[in-house]
Amino acid sequence: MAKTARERLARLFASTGQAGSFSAQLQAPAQAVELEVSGVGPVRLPVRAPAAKKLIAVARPAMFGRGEQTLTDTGVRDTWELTPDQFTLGGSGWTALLDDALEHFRDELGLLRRARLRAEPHSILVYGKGQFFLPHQDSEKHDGMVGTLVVSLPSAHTGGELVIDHAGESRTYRASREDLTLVAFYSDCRHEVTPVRSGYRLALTFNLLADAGTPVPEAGPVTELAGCLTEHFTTPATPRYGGRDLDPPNRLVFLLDHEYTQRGLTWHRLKGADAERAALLRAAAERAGCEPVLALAEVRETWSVGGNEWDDYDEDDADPDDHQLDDLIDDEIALGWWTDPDGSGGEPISLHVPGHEVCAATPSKSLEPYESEYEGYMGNYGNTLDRWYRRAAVVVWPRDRAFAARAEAGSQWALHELRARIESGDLAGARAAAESLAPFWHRTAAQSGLFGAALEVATCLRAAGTATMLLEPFRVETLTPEHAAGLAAAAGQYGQAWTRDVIDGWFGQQHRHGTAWHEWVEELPRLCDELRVAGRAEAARLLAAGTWHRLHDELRAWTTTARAEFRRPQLEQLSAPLTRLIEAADDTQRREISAALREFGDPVLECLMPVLRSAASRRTAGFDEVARDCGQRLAEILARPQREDGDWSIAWTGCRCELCDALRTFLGSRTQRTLEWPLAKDGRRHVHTQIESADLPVRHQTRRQGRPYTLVLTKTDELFTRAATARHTAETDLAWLTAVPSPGPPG
Ligand SMILES: O=C(O)CCC(=O)C(=O)O
Ligand SMILES: [Fe+2]
Repeated sequence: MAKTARERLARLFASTGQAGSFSAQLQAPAQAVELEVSGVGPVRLPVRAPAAKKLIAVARPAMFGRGEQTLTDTGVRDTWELTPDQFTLGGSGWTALLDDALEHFRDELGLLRRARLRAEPHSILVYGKGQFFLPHQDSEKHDGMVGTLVVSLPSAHTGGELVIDHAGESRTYRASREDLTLVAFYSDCRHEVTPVRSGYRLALTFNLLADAGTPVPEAGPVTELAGCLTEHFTTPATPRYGGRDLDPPNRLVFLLDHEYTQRGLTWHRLKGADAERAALLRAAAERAGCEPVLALAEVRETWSVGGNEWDDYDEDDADPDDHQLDDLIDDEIALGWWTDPDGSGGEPISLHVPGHEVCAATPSKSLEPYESEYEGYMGNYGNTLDRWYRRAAVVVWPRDRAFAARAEAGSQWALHELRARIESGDLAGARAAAESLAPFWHRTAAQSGLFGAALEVATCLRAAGTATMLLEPFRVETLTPEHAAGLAAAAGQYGQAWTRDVIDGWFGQQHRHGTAWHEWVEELPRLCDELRVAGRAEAARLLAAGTWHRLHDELRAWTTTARAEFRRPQLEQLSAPLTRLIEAADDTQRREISAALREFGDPVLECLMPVLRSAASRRTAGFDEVARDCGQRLAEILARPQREDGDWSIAWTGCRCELCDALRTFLGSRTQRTLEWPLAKDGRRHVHTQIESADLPVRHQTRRQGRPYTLVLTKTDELFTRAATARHTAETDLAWLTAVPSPGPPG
């Protein structure tokens, strides 16, 4: 099958990958360095045991970094350390040796020729018998740091080997007894020092720093790569699982091999093969009229891992990474950060990248995942293994599609760019660019914190339709009081009908909500106040109306739920947002809300009494009408005739089927307490459901004798205790209501 431009590009890079290694070694004569340690004096090489002991006497136990902290833990690292202020390095040949060594390492590690390496002394380490350093990665302590240089001093010892891993490859370095042994490696390589078995191991460590140089590739297939890029960006993409061709891709994401931190992600600090490939790609992008940035990607792969041989796999014992990977079932790549095209900084983004935009010289499966998870037999796929990787990438897009390519990633920059165009007077250009967001903006905007910027741009565009498109995807929960001024300005620009549409959209059905949005209502009074102050009372009204609409639905659902143990906590939970809504509403809306609340059944009290209690304790006004209505309702409840002793009738409707008719007759009887009802299975189930869902005080049991079995229904004493409790609650509530002072006129 003909290769796509993307595949050819990956192959071109695979052949450039030989250039750099993750670690490299060099030996040099010991005379080249003179080491002097304060409190000890000159240290003669090779180092003998008495000198090593003197060094230990002025050293301290080494620390190690974990996240933000620096700790000593001899279970992780057990060695003695001297800091740079305690020693000096010199000698006639030292500077020249180091310069030569750094040049050698720059080439061996595959840094660009233009880059300059520097070594900054970090420590002297002394390992005695049994001392070691467990596998770890060095943190990049400075901008510009790319790796570590270890200069082992000659000294007699066994053990104490330096083992360095990268991408599944491992190298072991032993120090010479006579010479200096220099080993350089990239910071993203895991490495360890194995326990010293005898003698002393001494090492000078340095941070390796790379200075910026213009990364120009020396020669190479730039033209061919540029051709691949052009073809990639002009050829319709073929979806992986078939189907119609898609539009030509907007991006090419080329995955790099080394790991980088956000801070370390700059062109001149790329390591090994990455440096060369990125420089080539950058030059090719330039030639093909494209723009490149560096990005951090999260990659998940799901592999099938064989069949029967894993049947007796024991999750606790086995290492998931021991599995033989068979087929790639699924993968997912998301970019979470990228740099600015001018290299000046970066920003968090969120972008899922389809497979037809991705390529790599090294497949993820040859790298070390940062997490693996084994799933036993999963039906369709047998056993599967999920693996997660963090990879860096060069992302390229055609310069003339840069705006959409960046905007789709949720880039704050895209909105800044729109604003800049508006400010520079290019309103038409800004409108056209904003319009180009339409195909994906509903996906993008919702997942990032762009509301404020979007409001501002939407207002300045002075194009109602485009403004709606920009603002529609947000959910109301992302609107905070900080956005009040922006919303007021937009409402002022486009008028009431537009504002209503947009706000209705924010409350719309497409934004599914659980109960998390209740928290948002906490801030509603402040938001509405600020809108009114800004002269946009109408916008405040619309927000309160939308909130009431949702709360009304929730109140209706829960007040009609018969089972108290489900209903009561839910209604109580609704009291907080309802309280805030009543605070936020204007007088007219308050009257409307009160009127609507009167239409609910008595269980609404389970929400309203907490509302009133919280309003009273916070001395907020505006609850008079609700309080009066509740008082009335409670009085009516108490005025109802009490259940007479011996009255076992239960009012109930049920559905209109024959079974429910029979059940209703039994329930309605003042005297009949039990019913023995021969009934087949389906019938019994229907009656069960009716009793349960209405929370009737009736016990139902099946006597498994005869054909059909007999359903035995018994009215329980709860019929009386419930009525008594309800009455008692009503009395207490009414007494409280009558006693509590009114917080005064609304305001
Ligand atoms: O002792 C060595 O050779 C390496 C020490 C090391 O890994 C470190 O200081 O981070
Ligand atoms: Fe280290």
